[in-house]
Amino acid sequence: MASSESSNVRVAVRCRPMSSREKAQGCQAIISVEDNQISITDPTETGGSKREPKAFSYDFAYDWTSSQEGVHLDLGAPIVEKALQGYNATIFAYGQTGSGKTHTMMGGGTPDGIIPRLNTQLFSEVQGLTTDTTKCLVTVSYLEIYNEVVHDLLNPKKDVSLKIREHPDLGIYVDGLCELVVKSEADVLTLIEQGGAVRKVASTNMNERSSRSHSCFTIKVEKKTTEELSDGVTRETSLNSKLNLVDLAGSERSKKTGATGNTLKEGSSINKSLLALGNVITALSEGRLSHIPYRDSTLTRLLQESLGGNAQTLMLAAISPADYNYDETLGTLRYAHRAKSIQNSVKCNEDVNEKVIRELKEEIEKLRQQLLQGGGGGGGGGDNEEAAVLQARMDEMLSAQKSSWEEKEKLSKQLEEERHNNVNAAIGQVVSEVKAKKMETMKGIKRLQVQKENLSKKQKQAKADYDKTKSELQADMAQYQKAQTDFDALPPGDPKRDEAEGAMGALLDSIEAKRAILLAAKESAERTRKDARKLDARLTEERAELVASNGLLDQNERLRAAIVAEEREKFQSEKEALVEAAVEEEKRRILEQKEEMEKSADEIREGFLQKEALLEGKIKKLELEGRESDARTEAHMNDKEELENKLAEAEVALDYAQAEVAELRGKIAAKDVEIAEAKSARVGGGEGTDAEGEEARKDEEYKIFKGLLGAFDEERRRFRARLREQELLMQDAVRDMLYLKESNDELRLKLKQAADWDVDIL
Ligand SMILES: Nc1ncnc2c1ncn2[C@@H]1O[C@H](COP(=O)(O)OP(=O)(O)OP(=O)(O)O)[C@@H](O)[C@H]1O
Repeated sequence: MASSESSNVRVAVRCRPMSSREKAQGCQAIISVEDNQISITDPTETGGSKREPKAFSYDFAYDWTSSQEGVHLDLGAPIVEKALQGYNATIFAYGQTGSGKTHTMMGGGTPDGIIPRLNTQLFSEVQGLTTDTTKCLVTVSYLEIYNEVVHDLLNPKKDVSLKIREHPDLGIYVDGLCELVVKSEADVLTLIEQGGAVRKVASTNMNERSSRSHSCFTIKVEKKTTEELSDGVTRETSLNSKLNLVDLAGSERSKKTGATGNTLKEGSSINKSLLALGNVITALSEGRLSHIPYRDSTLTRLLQESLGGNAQTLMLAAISPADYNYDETLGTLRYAHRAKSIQNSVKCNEDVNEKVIRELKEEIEKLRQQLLQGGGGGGGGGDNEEAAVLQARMDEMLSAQKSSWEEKEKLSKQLEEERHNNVNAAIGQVVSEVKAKKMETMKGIKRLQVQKENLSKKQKQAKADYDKTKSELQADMAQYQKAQTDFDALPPGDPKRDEAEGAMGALLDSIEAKRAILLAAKESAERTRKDARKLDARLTEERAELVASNGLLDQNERLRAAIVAEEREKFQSEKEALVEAAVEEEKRRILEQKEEMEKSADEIREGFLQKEALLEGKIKKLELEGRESDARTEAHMNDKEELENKLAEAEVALDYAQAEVAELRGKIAAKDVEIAEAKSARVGGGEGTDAEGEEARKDEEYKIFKGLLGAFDEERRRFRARLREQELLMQDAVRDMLYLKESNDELRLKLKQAADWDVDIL
């Protein structure tokens, strides 16, 4: 857990060179700078002697010889280092209008001010830091507070004012302010230029490009470092920092600035917020811990964290060296001196999510170690589950974190078009306002020129009258001198003396009258000269105004053209990229198709040849098989025929055998009868011997017949068996024949198909 440390607001005072206007007015320098001390002398004299100078010491003090680079190295450079270590920082420039705040913060081109230099340094360091394991995301935002209302300078929407809010984790933030992801120093410079063009500027007598609003340019840096721990655990450290670079509108006195109308209203709003800032500074410098009046103005609300909160803060006080600005400069020096005692409480910022992720990972690592050591308090399974839950939570958070980076980049890209349109419209608005003002200035110049011409005519006429009166006076004086000489020549008591005296008196009266006329003419000429000088001064101012308006118009038109060109270029390059990608894709596809076609053509050719060879072989084989099958069918047919013959023969033989058996049976039956007769004759008494002989012979015959019958029976059985055998053979032969016939038909079909190349018979 990062602990906070207290850090005082540091204060730098910079005195600019005497301006040409101040020089022209004959202003005297009342500032001297030595080491870190600034002395100011009161130019009003009391009793003939000047007052003692008042001295103030600061953290840094610069006189008019200081360089932009030197100021940046002291004030801007350390802040970049701190930002990359995760510390917030704020620089706010305070001072009378025209004292050099914008010059120090932004610069007038080359050399540049703190913000562009800080930007260069930041990107060079970010580039040096970026590795496979360390990545940085830089975003910028730019706002202004104009008449107490917050406007987005990077996405200026008409009549939209943004609200300042407070969040327990995010702190003070501006709701809806666009944050753009920037990849390079050039990106930032473009945005600064665009925002600067939108910023409200109006001419006052004190400063031709006086800033009428407070502006805050914020750079956020997120640095993520991934570290592989043992056992495949990854630790991710994320450092976040916010750099607020605030250019306050100048404090002013309406009498001095000559502000009227809107400009006067702006001035009072500027002064009100600066007064509120002063009150906050006073409260904090007195060590108050509560009831700090941050809510008294939008400015103090925005700077809340920078004054007494978590930020290293630097106040840059800008002053003029001229005696004419004594009161304002003394006020700024006192204000700045008070700010020195404000204490902030700064800490290194770790992203809340990231911190949890890191803690989760460490917890998982701890659990793993416990499990490895067979520990886990007997609840090993429980720890495993817990580890899995933690791992899931961690993955979820990691992906949320990743998507938030991606989301930022995506959002920033999506905003571009809308933003460009709004910036263009806002610059267009500024351009038309400046054009209207330019017209007024030109009319004013015309009026002044007419006045000047009238004045010079009047001067010429007055001169002619003067010269005439003067020569009349001279003539009167010469006449008087002559009258005096004539009078002196008259002897005392001469009656002509009275007449001459009267003439001389009349001449004296005329001389006196002419003298008075000449004196009045001289005074009037002096007044006219003064008027002419004033007219000249106003003409110079108006002409300078015209030059400034032209410059502003040129700059804004250039900027608008740049935005349009950038859009066109972006569109063009997007289009080109698309066309290029499409062409590449088409080429790749055609190449793939060609290769595929070549491959398949080869394959087809190869397959065709293989098939051809195989088919030929198959046809030959089939033809052979067909022929063999035919031969086998033929043989079977022969066999069948032979068998049929044999069957017929066997049947005939059987019939014959049956007939013989029947005949023998008849003979046997007849013999039986004869034997029975013979037996009965022998039993009836006849001669025994003859009868016995007969019986024996018949017995003998009977036996023969019986034997013959047996032999016939045997033969009949054999015939039957053969018949049966032949029948079975016949059946087999018929089956074989049918099969052969079928396979013959099949072979013929296949042969036909093979010959027609129709079917892949492989
Ligand atoms: N250190 C410096 N060296 C040279 N010129 C300077 C310096 N500081 C300021 N100037 C010039 O003085 C003029 C007024 O400066 P600048 O616009 O910075 O004043 P400001 O304090 O920002 O005014 P405002 O509050 O009205 O915006 C500009 O022309 C600027 O170039």
